[in-house]
Amino acid sequence: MTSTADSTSGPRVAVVIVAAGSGTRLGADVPKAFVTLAGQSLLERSLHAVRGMRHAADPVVVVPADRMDEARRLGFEIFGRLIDVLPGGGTRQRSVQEGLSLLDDGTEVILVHDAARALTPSALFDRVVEAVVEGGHGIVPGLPVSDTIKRVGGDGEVHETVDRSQLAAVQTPQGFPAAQLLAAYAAAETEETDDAGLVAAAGHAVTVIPGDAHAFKITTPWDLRRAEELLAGASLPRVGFGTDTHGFDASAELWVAGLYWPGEPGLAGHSDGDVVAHAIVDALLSAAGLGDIGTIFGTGDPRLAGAHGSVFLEETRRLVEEAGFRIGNVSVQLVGNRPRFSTRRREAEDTLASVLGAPVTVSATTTDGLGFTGRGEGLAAFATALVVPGR
Ligand SMILES: Nc1ccn([C@@H]2O[C@H](COP(=O)(O)OP(=O)(O)OP(=O)(O)O)[C@@H](O)[C@H]2O)c(=O)n1
Ligand SMILES: C[C@](O)(CO)[C@H](O)COP(=O)(O)O
Repeated sequence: MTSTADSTSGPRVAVVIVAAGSGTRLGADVPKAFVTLAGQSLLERSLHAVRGMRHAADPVVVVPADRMDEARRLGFEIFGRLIDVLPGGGTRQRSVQEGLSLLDDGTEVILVHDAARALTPSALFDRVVEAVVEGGHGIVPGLPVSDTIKRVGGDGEVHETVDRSQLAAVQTPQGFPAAQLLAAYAAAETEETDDAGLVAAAGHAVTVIPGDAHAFKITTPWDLRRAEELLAGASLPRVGFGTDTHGFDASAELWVAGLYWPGEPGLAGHSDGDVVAHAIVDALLSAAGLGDIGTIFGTGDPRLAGAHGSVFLEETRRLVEEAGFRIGNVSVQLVGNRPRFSTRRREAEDTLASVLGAPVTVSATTTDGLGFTGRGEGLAAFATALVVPGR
C-alpha cells in the first residue's frame, strides 16, 4: 500500500473507506458514495474527514469498479498524492475484505468507515484511534437508542419491549488492532453487517465509546435531506471575539504579536504571555464554537510552559479547519504604552498571517494614562475573527 503515515509520532493507522455500495434505499442515479451533498460527494467528504485527523492515517478506498479513476482523482486532490483505490465486492463485508487485502504488515490500527457517514467529524476518527491504542481491542462509536424498541412478529403483532438501556446504535469509524481485524476477516464464516460483529465472533472484546450525531448514515432520501439542511444551516460565516491581558514582568523577554521585542520588559504568564496571539486564539475558537483558550490549552499542560504564541495559533488553526471552517480574516488591537508598535506593524501582520493562512490586521492604541495599561502595568489585546464554513 501507499503509506505516508508518520509512525514516529503515533501508531501506524490505516482507514478503509467502503464506498462500493449501490445505495438502493437512496435510489439516486449514481452509486451512493458519488451522490453530491452541497457540492461535494459523500466520498469526498469522508476523505476530507480522514485528511483532517490529528493522527496521520493512510486511506484505502473501495469503490465500484467503474469509479476507480474518479476516486483516485479525488484522493490526489485531497491528499496531494496517490492513494490506494480498489474495486468493491457484492456486500459491505466483501468490500472491507478487499480493502484489507492491501494493508501491509506495518499497519498497527485499522479503522473501517462507511463513506455513507459523510458528515462524521475528524475528531471521532481520532478518538477511535486513541481508544484502540489505550484498550488494545476493538472500539465502535455508538449512541443510546432513544425510541422504545419492540420485537415484532411477521404479522405485526408486538411480542415484547426490548430493554433499550442495553442497546447502542453503532456507527463508523470502527477501529481495531490490525492483527485482530485481519484474523477475524480471515476466519469469517458468517456475513455480518459491521466489522465489530466479525471481531466479536472471533472471540475478541469490542467496546462502545460515545459516537457523534453527525456520524449518521445517509441511507434514505430523508437522510440526504437532513444532511443538506445541516450543511445549509452551517453555511453562514461566523464571527468571534477574544481578549487577553498580561502584567509586565521585567525579568522576562517581551513577545508580542509573534515577534520578539529586545530591550522591552516581558509579560508574566504560563506561556510567553503574547496577548495578541492569545486574544486571536480566543476569537478564532469562539467563532468556530470550540470553546476558549483555557478549555483547549490548559495551564497545567507542561508542554505549553513558555510556549510562543505561534504554537497556540498553529494548533488553533488546525482545530478550526478540523471543525470544517477556514479562517476568513482576523483583526486585533493591542492596548498599552509600549512597545512602540507602528514601526513593526507590517512585520507582525505578515508573521501572524503566515501562521494562520489568512489576512491579519493589527492596530495599537494607548488609553490616555487611564487604567492598568495607562499606568504601564501591562498590556491588553482585543481581537475579532471571521471563519467561513468549508475547507
Ligand atoms: N457491496 C457493498 C455494500 C456497501 N458498501 C458500503 O458500505 C457502507 C454502508 O452501506 P449502506 O449504507 O448500506 O450502503 P449501500 O449498500 O450502498 O445501501 P443500500 O443497502 O441501500 O443499497 C456504504 O458506504 C457503502 O458504500 C460497500 O462498500 N460495498
Ligand atoms: C457498519 C454500519 O454502518 C454500522 O452501523 C452498518 O451496519 C452498515 O449498514 P448496512 O445498511 O447494514 O450495510
